Amino acid sequence: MLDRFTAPVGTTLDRFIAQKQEQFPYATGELSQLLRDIALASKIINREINRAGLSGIEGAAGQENVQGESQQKLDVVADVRFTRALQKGGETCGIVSEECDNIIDTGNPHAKYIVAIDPLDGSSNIDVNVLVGTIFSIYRRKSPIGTPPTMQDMLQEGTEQVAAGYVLYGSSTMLVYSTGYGVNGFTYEPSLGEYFLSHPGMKIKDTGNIYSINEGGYYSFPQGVRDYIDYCKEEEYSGRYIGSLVGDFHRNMLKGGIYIYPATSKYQKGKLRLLYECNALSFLAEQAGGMATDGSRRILNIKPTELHQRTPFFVGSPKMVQKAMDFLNEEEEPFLAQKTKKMKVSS
Ligand SMILES: O=P(O)(O)OC[C@H]1O[C@](O)(COP(=O)(O)O)[C@@H](O)[C@@H]1O
Ligand SMILES: [Mg+2]
Ligand SMILES: [Mg+2]
Repeated sequence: MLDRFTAPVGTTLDRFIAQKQEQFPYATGELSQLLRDIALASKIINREINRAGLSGIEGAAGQENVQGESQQKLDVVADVRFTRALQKGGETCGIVSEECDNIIDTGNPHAKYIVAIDPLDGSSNIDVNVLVGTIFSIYRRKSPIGTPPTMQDMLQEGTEQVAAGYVLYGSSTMLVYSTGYGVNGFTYEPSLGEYFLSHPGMKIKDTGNIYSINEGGYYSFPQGVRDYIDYCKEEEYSGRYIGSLVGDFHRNMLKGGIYIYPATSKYQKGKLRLLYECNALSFLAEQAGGMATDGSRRILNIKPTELHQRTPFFVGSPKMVQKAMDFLNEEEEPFLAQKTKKMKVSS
């Protein structure tokens, strides 16, 4: 582990990025600048979100995205702001965004990075003043410098990420990211327009007692998932579900816990998108000592085949994810049936 540098709480994001870069003698500063571009765009989005109720950018945009979901105005605003910041920043040659069907060619053919982004996560919570987020992954391009971005550049395994992170627009606004050397969280101070290091070296607990899943779909979940939920209830774990992936993930990072979005009758391959939701959070989870699977495979080893492909998602404290997978891969009869039988035998 190369990390000889631990920045004190209160270090500005800019300074942190610069000091980290100094650790890599061959670094040329493009990744640093790209991270700054994302931070800048997030400050603008933060302002838009805070005043959404006044500026008329609440509500639906009146069109659908490639996934057939009705886009919220803020989905579109966030998409435009991030795309523009990455285009102007000059370090990104191609973008895959939740809100855009195809690869966005930024017109920076000499740039060496690719960004996959969920500009606004938790869209169903925008108009009800519940926290939302942004999720991003950064890759080095595979195609030659000087040429347009290709599908090969976009469809890389999560293990190829050079950095990933999320922004949380909640009671405070935070930027949490990793470049593969641990996870650090920064809190935004709007009056100074700066992010300050507030959560250095984030680590997720080995286990916890929070499970996070939309139980409304219980009867359409695979039996193993139902069994795991029944087990969590048996153990009197707390159910917590914000409905914004970034929020549920962040809470579990700090307190321990598991977030699950399984295959359901409506989303037979799961709801969440591999390239710009699950890969980024899996990278962070693993960097923090956690685990992330699709129920059987490590998310980061899934070879993507489509820009907007979905996957079941199990992420969080390693012991809890492992337990959920044990239930999922168990052939035996349902957990509750076993339990009832045991109770009958003992009575
Ligand atoms: O309403 P559901 O089916 O529980 O889905 C909620 C999940 O869908 C999402 O809203 C999907 O993300 P987007 O809002 O970016 O489309 C996640 O943030 C959240 O965890
Ligand atoms: Mg999302
Ligand atoms: Mg989104």
